[in-house]
Amino acid sequence: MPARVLDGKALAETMRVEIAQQVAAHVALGHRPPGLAAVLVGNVAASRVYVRNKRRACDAAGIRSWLYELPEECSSQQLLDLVAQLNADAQVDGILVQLPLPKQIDEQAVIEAILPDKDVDGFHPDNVGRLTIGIPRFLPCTPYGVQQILQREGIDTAGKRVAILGRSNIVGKPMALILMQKPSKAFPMGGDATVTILHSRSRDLVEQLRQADILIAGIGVAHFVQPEMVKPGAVIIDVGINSLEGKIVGDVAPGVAEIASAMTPVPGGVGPMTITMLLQNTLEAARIHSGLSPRETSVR
Ligand SMILES: Nc1nc(=O)c2c([nH]1)NC[C@@H]1CN(c3ccc(C(=O)N[C@@H](CCC(=O)O)C(=O)O)cc3)C=[N+]21
Repeated sequence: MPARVLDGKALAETMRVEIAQQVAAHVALGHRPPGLAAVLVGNVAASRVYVRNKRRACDAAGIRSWLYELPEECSSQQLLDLVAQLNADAQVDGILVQLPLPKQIDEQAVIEAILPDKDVDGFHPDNVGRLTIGIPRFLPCTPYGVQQILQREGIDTAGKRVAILGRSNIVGKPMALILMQKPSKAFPMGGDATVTILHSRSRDLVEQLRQADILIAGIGVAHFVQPEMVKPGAVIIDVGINSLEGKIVGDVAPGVAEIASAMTPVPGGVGPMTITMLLQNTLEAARIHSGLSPRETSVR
């Protein structure tokens, strides 16, 4: 029997309706609408498409959005000046600087220039540190989206063996932190799982993968995960977005669906959830800025 399809696109649409309702309730309390500033540097076609999709999703949820564009050859200082302007703008709750940035720009310096309470990607070291010690402000959107897929599809992670393929700062590492966390009031998304991170230098990679009850792949290698690497009945989450022979494919080969019990498709799986969680974080930022959120414990 082929795996159940974990339809991230459908879930993303359901959640966007919920977020739109929460935004409307926020505005009905007399607050200004949440606002997201998107910054696009240069002319990468894929980045333009992603940013356009994010702004469309904002519109549909009642979140204001603004697009700031800088040329490919702009300086670090120009981008830092723009970030400072957006930090100071009281209409802007969230700032999203679309990555990757051109090579002359110090990406880490830009991430660190964003005020942590506007860092809706959750990439600022302050937010990474908070996540690490179990008092998160914003969860990074992609792993947050995966956590929501698991929770809302009724896939219990407590005590389970989770293998994460890939150790990136935006997928693998925060995913591990969320799923290993003991749930608490400050961190209800904690997964109570036993987590193993695997990467290009891991020994016994296939043996480790075959032990996993839940396998999350985020390495960016088309069809890396093959059926013989998967435990029968495992749940497979495919975070990869690769192009292969003109098609968008994930990190997981199609044949894995014959072995797994449930699997996210690509496209239509994790990607749409990433955008939805950006909306959720922007609403959370607006709540913080209106003094409504218990998640904000620091003063400014
Ligand atoms: N600061 C920053 N934050 C990001 O969140 C960020 C970023 N930079 N840089 C690029 C990556 C990539 N990313 C995607 C979001 C949604 C889809 C998505 O919705 N994909 C659809 C469609 C795929 C397609 O047809 O192109 C799907 O998987 O079904 C994909 C990729 C966010 N990123």
